[in-house]
Amino acid sequence: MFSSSTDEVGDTPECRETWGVSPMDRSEPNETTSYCPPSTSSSSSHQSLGEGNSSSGHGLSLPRMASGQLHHSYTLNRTSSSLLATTSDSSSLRSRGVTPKLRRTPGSAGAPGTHPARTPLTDHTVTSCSSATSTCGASVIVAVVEGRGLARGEIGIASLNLKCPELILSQFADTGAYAKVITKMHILVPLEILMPDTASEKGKGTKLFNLITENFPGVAFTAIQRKYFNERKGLEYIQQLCAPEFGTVIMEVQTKYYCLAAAAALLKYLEFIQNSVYAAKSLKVTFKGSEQTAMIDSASATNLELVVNNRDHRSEHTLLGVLNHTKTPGGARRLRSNILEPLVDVDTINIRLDTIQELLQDEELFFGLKNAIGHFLDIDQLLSVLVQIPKQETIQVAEAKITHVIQLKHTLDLVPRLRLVLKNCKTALLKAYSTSLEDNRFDMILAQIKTVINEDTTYLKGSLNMRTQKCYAVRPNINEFLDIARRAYTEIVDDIAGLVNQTGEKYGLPMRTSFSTARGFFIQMKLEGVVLPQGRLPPEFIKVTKHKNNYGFTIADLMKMNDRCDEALREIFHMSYVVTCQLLSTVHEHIHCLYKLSDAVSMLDMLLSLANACTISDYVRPEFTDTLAIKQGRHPILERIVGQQPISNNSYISEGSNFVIITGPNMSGKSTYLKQVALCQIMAQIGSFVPAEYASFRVADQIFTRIGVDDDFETNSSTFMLEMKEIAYIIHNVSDRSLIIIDELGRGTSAEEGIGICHTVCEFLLSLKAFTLFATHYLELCHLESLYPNVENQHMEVQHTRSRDTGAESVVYTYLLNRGCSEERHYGLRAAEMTALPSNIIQESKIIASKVSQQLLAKHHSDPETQRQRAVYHLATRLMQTARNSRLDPESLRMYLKGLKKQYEAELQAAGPSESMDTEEE
Ligand SMILES: Nc1ncnc2c1ncn2[C@@H]1O[C@H](COP(=O)(O)OP(=O)(O)OP(=O)(O)O)[C@@H](O)[C@H]1O
Repeated sequence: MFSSSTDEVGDTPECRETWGVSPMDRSEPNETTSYCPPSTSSSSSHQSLGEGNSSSGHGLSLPRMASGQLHHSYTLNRTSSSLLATTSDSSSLRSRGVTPKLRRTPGSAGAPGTHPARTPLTDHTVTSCSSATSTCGASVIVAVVEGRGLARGEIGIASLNLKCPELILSQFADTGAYAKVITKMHILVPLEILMPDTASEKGKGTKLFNLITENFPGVAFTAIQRKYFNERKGLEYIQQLCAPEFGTVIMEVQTKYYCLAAAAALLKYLEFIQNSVYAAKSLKVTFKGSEQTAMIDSASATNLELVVNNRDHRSEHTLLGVLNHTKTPGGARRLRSNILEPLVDVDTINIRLDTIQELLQDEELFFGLKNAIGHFLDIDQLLSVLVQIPKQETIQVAEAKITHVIQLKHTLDLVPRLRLVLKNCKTALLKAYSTSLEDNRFDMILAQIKTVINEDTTYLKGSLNMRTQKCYAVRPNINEFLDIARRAYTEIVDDIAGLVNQTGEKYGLPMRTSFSTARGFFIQMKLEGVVLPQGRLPPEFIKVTKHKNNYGFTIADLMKMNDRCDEALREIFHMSYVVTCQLLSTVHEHIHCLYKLSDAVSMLDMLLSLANACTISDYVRPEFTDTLAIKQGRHPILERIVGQQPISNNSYISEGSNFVIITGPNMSGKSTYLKQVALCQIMAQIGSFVPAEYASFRVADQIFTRIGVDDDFETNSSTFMLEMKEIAYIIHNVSDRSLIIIDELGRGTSAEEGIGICHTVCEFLLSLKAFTLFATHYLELCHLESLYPNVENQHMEVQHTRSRDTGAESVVYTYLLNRGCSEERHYGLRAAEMTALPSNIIQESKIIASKVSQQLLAKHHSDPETQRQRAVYHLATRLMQTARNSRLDPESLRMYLKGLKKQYEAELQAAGPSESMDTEEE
């Protein structure tokens, strides 16, 4: 990008063929897509500051770096938007109810004369980030393409965050491909979605197109001509743009045609809307299949309030809100994406847990790191601008470039401090980051920066501060004209201060000089104790504003001085830009070490944040076994909401007892408990400690939830359809290592149908090895325990108290989970008693209901043979589990086995005549 060397992407004819004038481009007569070697660069689109700003009088020419940039450029001097599909497609999109609200794509240069870069700002994109909005913001453009004919169902996705130069590729081809694509896209929070025009041909969309439009109703779709989804071009792009550090990805993706095709369309579109190109060898390119992370579908993420609170989108009562104590935007983004896509590799999780443990044990390290991390800016965003080459050079571009150099220096200045903090760390991950920071490129770039940038130039908050930093960033004696311009600027600023003083003296008023980006220098005056001449402001004071007790205004002379100030600044920025461009051209080839830094800072920030959460509440380090066992687990968000520890509960799910039915009256805490288990599982899989006294988890490859929505706005039938869709999704996608949470299935239909559906779904799920927690009001389902040995009934206990005075009964919720089916009967009728329903109707209902339940209960007791088989099954599964996981010493193991024997005998006793235990004991 910044180099003038020609060997990276040469201007050889071969290179022109592969990179510049590809068949794709040639076939487009109305586009002037062309490769522009330095000598032939278009003067209209690449006008130098010197040329364009002849009024400066210095006649400075375009810095070498700018022409060097063009070396690697893939320049689009577009006059038309032929990249986009014809209007018929967009109208077909609109006819589907997609009403785009337009806004400028963040990060787009938007220079005059270019195609206006517009992407939609949608309700979805605004709200779905909520607590994470400040950190994640919708700035991701996603391209999606599906195979045709036999390859239908093979789907490639390419996405790029405008604030982070990482191209992420994914490809799905298995049965759950559609669901995975939707989930992946929800996680990305797209600002805009690109699809081939053929996906929505003649107003009749493909299955994928329809799914996407349904799931992202507010996000803008852009139909791109299918020919731009070109896998060969995609591979070329990646070979050209991928930074060498991430080069192995090319091996990974070279036969993944659909994600390559999506990448081609995406990168081309980005060039088009941003009016800039990515520099050669500058992008981080990664392939993310669905294997490395656990899948949490978007409905489940919503149900569990992972990143967005369902009642108030701005509320921090989410898992992200509980765990987010990050100091940098990169750290917050990383935490968010980890929560939505937890890890599945136990070693990686344990490495993170080791780090958190070290942070918790070593206070000096914890606070040292927290301090060091807190000063970092958004490194991804910085990288993003450093690797982009603007196609037009304006004064704004020049000013921004100087800011970027200052930010780069500020960032690199922080590296030694970070190294120092990590010097004596002990755990593997911290050591690895410590080593990665030893990379001498950090020092090399900083040393080069310091040859032209003042030692004490740094990033500061406040527009005037930053303006001053930019103005004096370049060392003196590097450019004679720059020094002269700066002297002129200083004089004008001094004159402004003098003018304000004089004016104050003239009117006898206490005036001071202020500055804002919009107004430049202006005068401020407090009204307190001030006597105005003739009781009003003198007419000389113009553009008066009043805020609380403060007047802001200016005078004609000050406005003129502001203009002179701006003129001087323009020259300063222009000349500083030339110097900074030269500087960047010398450091650009090393700039990719910032990817390492970004990775280190965001990960350290996230782990610090997770450690921080442990200091606020009592969390414990989880273990990973083949059993889910939580002792005194708590709901992490409820804990935050109520500000005290909620009632804790134990959980136990193993292969031999993998289906738990939970009953209990309304408001007894069933949903809370279910969510608590899922949230703890997710926390453990991102490498966080969990709110419990002890916790062991089996790694889940997928987490599904089906949780009843409040039906205040849904009709019964739509509630039912939603339930059925969600349950169908689970049934189609479940695996033996999934965790499933189902709360109140079958509410949206009649009781018989509801019970029927629940029964069948339960039988299907309990035939798998997945762990399922199933909460229901249908007590009839409890008899599944007597039919299947791996089913266990549990219930939320409630107590009844009767008032001595009135005799009225009231219910006390204990929120405690106990073995067995809920004894509570007819709590619906109790609720009805509170209403105006006549008492004779209630009495009659009670009699009928109790008859029905007696009949049902009679059927629940299984025959002795089944009970015996059940006892044997339980013993066998516990013995197997012990053999696999036990870390007990021989004596404790003997005691444990004795306990198992007793339990087995008791179960047999309950079943009927006892059997000999000799065989088991041996
Ligand atoms: N473990 C707990 N500790 C303290 N409070 C709790 C606990 N569990 C639940 N609660 C409180 O009880 C309320 C009701 O809980 P929840 O919604 O989980 O009940 P439910 O049995 O699922 O009810 P329904 O069957 O009507 O959906 C929660 O909003 C919460 O305030």
